[in-house]
Amino acid sequence: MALRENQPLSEVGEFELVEAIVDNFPQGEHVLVGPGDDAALVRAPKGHVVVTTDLLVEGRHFRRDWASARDVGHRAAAQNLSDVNAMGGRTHTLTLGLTLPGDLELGWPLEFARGFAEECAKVGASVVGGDVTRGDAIVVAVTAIGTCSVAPVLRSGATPGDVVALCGRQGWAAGGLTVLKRGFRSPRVLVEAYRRPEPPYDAGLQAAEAGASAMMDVSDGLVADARHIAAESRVAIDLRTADLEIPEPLEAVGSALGVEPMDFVLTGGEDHPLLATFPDAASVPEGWRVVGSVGEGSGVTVDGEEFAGAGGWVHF
Ligand SMILES: Nc1ncnc2c1ncn2[C@@H]1O[C@H](COP(=O)(O)OP(=O)(O)OP(=O)(O)O)[C@@H](O)[C@H]1O
Ligand SMILES: Cc1ncc(C[n+]2csc(CCOP(=O)(O)O)c2C)c(N)n1
Ligand SMILES: [Mg+2]
Repeated sequence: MALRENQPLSEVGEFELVEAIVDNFPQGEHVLVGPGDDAALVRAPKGHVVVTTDLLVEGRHFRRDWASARDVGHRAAAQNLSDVNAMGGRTHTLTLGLTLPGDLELGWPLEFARGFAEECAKVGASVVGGDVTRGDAIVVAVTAIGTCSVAPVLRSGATPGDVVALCGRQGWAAGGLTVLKRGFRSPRVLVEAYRRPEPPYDAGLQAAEAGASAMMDVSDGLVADARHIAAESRVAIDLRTADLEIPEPLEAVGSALGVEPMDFVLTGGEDHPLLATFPDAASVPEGWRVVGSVGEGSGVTVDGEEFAGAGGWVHF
């Protein structure tokens, strides 16, 4: 029987659901056995294997009235592709776990799969397997596997004298989320940035090749995540607000809602720009901007001052 997108999953059947989802996932040349067996079989590439996993929970990471299923698919892939990018690697393979309520219409997982596939296609990665189960809320569990063709860049390699640089949008998603929380839908560009982050997928390898000493993606907040590099590298990091650009739509939202726009930039997460340290300004590649410096000591300061608060998102 033909499936309809408005059919509740409880009437679709598990294997029909899996087949309909998997139909969206083309398999790359490196995949020897894709979805359908007990496990996938992927040709082992040369270099290091990079592995990362991330969860998205309905109500916590997304709301169905704030983002389409396709948007959530893009985000679920992007946040995993970004973690591999942040090591200087590139994702070749992903697995996708979905917990779905029985009364959810088939259209949701299918639109999700389309968005997920579109994001994976940006780096040429294949979705080789996954799992579906029934549960009260939507939970998405993604694992990404990639390769580092050069030495991977860890959080622990920053040394005093390095410069701190950023590549990609920062603060936009937080601006979009704030707008949605207040019941608005514009500025559209910020809401879209929250719905579909655009991590700089080519910048991880670019930074690694340029000699980045430490790197991570900013998922929780700029200050919060800079603290991870500072702690792992046993150094102090100072961020300079004069070098952190505030895009025009963030200025507009700041004044409309009475929020200091620099707060979005300093504490916003989910844009997934790359934050890295380089031995000197001359080695910072094109497309990156220097936003701070590494010194002796510990912790993160902003314009030389202690930053009060979490500096970003914490779950517990
Ligand atoms: N349940 C867990 N079991 C094993 N390791 C974990 C677990 N949860 C987190 N970790 C590890 O702790 C480190 C920090 O995890 P975290 O999820 O904060 O990563 P992140 O890249 O900073 O953020 P994001 O979740 O946005 O990717 C990672 O190396 C991760 O693998
Ligand atoms: C509906 C809704 N409410 C709040 C937020 C904000 N938020 C949730 S998790 C997170 C940090 C990254 O999490 P993780 O470390 O789990 O990847 C942020 C900034 C959202 N995205 N959606
Ligand atoms: Mg990360």
